[in-house]
Amino acid sequence: MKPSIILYKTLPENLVARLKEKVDVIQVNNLSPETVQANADAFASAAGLLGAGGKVDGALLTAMPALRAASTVSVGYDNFDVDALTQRNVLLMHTPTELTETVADTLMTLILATARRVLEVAERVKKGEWTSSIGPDWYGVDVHHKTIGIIGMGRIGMALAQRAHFGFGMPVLYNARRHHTEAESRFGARYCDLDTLLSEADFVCSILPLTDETYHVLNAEKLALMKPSAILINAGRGPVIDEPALVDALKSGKIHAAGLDVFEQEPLPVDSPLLSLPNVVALPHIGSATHETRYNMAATAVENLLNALEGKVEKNCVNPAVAKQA
Ligand SMILES: NC(=O)C1=CN([C@@H]2O[C@H](COP(=O)(O)OP(=O)(O)OC[C@H]3O[C@@H](n4cnc5c(N)ncnc54)[C@H](O)[C@@H]3O)[C@@H](O)[C@H]2O)C=CC1
Ligand SMILES: O=C(O)C(=O)CO
Repeated sequence: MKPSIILYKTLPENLVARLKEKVDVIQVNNLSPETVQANADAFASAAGLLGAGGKVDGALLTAMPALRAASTVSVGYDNFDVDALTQRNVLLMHTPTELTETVADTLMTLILATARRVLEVAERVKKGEWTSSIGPDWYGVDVHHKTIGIIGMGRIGMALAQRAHFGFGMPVLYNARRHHTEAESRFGARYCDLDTLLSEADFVCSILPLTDETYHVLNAEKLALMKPSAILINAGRGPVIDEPALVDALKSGKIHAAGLDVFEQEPLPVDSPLLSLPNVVALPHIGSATHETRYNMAATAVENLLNALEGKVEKNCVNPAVAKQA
């Protein structure tokens, strides 16, 4: 008998067919308690879990005693209780390589869109306000040769540094948990403590994972260190920034603008004060959202799950210690 899995994301047909070669697939819409309750037997007997975005915590794991592997269509895994998974010998697989370049493109998009006020001026053109030669009220600020500060010099941080350094001639500052010799040799990047980076960078770009340590790391006190001309970009995770403090910094001119792909609450509520600020570019968490990259992520997540269920976990595993115990 084939093992069964819970699939909580819509996948292209060919990838579902690939799964069905090896496992029985039970498709559900999400991982809400209502869904789990309505499909209690399927959840109880499933060996695998595949999807994106749902919360996988102790309560869900209790409802899934047969679970052996979970596979997320994402690189971030802050929605998983990794300790609880590891305690129960459940492997967690993710997609760390497919999306790196695409997310770096998104970060560059936010940098350019905020600096050049792309949304604001395009809106004015649509409203018919471009009736004569433009003046300073349409101007933005330069990106090229300005200093970029990257908080989180991992895979995506490196791809951003490459674009900033080679494409835009930008000096690169960075902060991470460790010095990154490759970033220093390839991009001349300079390691800084967080306070120095915040006070020197023209573009402060956060691409941090969400952890206990990074929660609200960019709070009012830290934002106050930024230059009034500086622009804050966040494509890591929303709760890394204290959002009310950011709104205050943007409203009071303590910082110039913000480009955001992620928020404390997603989808961003329509009444969020961020949406009423002209100096904010808000995107709906599209960091990796191109057809090509989302397909590649899904295909990798499928193979990750099938491999994990067969005990093959050479790569893409968040808690490889589980595999060693098996
Ligand atoms: N907006 C979007 O659609 C996407 C967002 N992401 C987010 O970006 C994050 C980073 O992705 P990768 O670059 O692939 O991860 P990575 O693991 O390669 O890099 C993470 C970097 O953050 C640093 N870091 C972690 N904790 C830190 C701390 N407390 N202080 C300073 N630095 C710290 C690490 O040292 C490392 O340099 C993901 O975890 C995810 O949350 C990733 C993909 C798409
Ligand atoms: O992969 C992630 O972590 C995302 O946020 C979406 O691609």
